[in-house]
Amino acid sequence: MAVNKLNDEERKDLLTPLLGSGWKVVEGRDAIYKEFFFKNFNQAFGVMSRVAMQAEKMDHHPEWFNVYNKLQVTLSTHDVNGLSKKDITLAKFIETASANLN
Ligand SMILES: C[C@H](O)[C@H](O)[C@H]1CNC2=NC(N)=NC(=O)C2=N1
Repeated sequence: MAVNKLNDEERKDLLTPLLGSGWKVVEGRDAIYKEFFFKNFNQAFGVMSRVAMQAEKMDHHPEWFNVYNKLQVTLSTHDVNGLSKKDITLAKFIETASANLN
């Protein structure tokens, strides 16, 4: 599958909803970022495990940093030096994987 940098219309349609759920466009770089807090390490690492398997399936890997219950994620597509639909797909997956935890 050919990967392309998101165009203006795609940014409006696909990126805007993510910005509404806490993702930020990184300053000085065409990438998105979000910080998650979970109940504890077990919950954080559970989410990371599910995201890792999805990332491997997509051949699209997050830049991330975890300490205990905190997870900081940056998504960008290195092959296009910016955001692509793969980042949108992975961001949505992370949203779902981190929702409704108890
Ligand atoms: C060779 C391999 O398929 C590529 O390097 C893949 C791997 N994972 C990747 N992950 C991300 N985030 N961006 C990429 O461009 C990318 N490319």
